[in-house]
Amino acid sequence: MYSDSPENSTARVPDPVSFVIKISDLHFSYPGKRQPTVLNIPAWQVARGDRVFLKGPSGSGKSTLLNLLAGILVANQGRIEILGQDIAALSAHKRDRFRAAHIGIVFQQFNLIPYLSVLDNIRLAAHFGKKHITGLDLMAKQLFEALGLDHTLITKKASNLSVGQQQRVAIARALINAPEILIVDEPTSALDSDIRDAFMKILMEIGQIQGNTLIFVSHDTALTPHFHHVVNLAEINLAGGNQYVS
Ligand SMILES: Nc1ncnc2c1ncn2[C@@H]1O[C@H](COP(=O)(O)OP(=O)(O)OP(=O)(O)O)[C@@H](O)[C@H]1O
Repeated sequence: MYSDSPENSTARVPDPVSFVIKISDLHFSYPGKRQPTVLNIPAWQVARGDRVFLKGPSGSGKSTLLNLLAGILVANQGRIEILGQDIAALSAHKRDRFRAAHIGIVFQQFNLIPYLSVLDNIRLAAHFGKKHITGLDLMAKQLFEALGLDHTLITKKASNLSVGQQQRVAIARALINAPEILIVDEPTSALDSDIRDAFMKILMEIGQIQGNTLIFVSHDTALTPHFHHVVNLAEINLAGGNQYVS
């Protein structure tokens, strides 16, 4: 992953043998006649441990790319290797298992199960991740503490939490399996600036401890100092329709 911003002095030199994401000749369009090509990425790699800030205009395909990396969408053409695994070569079921075991995802809309308690939301992620984490509840509590969440929230229904609290629970859920790759889509859009800064600090600290690779999509360029690389999707994507400058 070489698209560094020149001002970013913390950019890491990638070790070619340790790419955790490798894309070649990727083409994607949504199903249906006359759908435009959203992504045409000849090549892109991300090295282990990198923190990548992915930006681009609204509609440029950032969320689509995240969904492809997570194996939620499958490319029409080309190859996406995640941790050496060709993601499209897996059956849908195995892809789900692979995602649960190796990739933590925090989407804009959090996707917590509203009628389950916070703890059960987190337990469910651990169950699907098949990591058999001993002391799971204790680890959930530790993550809660690290994320600045009051431990009394853990027994509440997810739907009874504020947006900012749900955001942090979604991060705790994504981190419970200590995933090698953490994919985060616009997590700070609903947070005020104080909470946003605390949230970013915590995300980076936990990432350091867990040693994960972070792909983080945001329109908020004030956050870029937290990252090793800033990638404008337009620099790697040759398809460029349907974009709106926000
Ligand atoms: N399910 C879908 N079916 C058809 N087209 C879609 C679908 N989801 C997204 N698109 C289209 O694909 C393009 C890329 O959308 P995407 O959501 O990936 O962009 P984005 O860069 O994440 O935008 P934003 O910054 O607004 O979240 C857009 O033109 C969008 O309209």
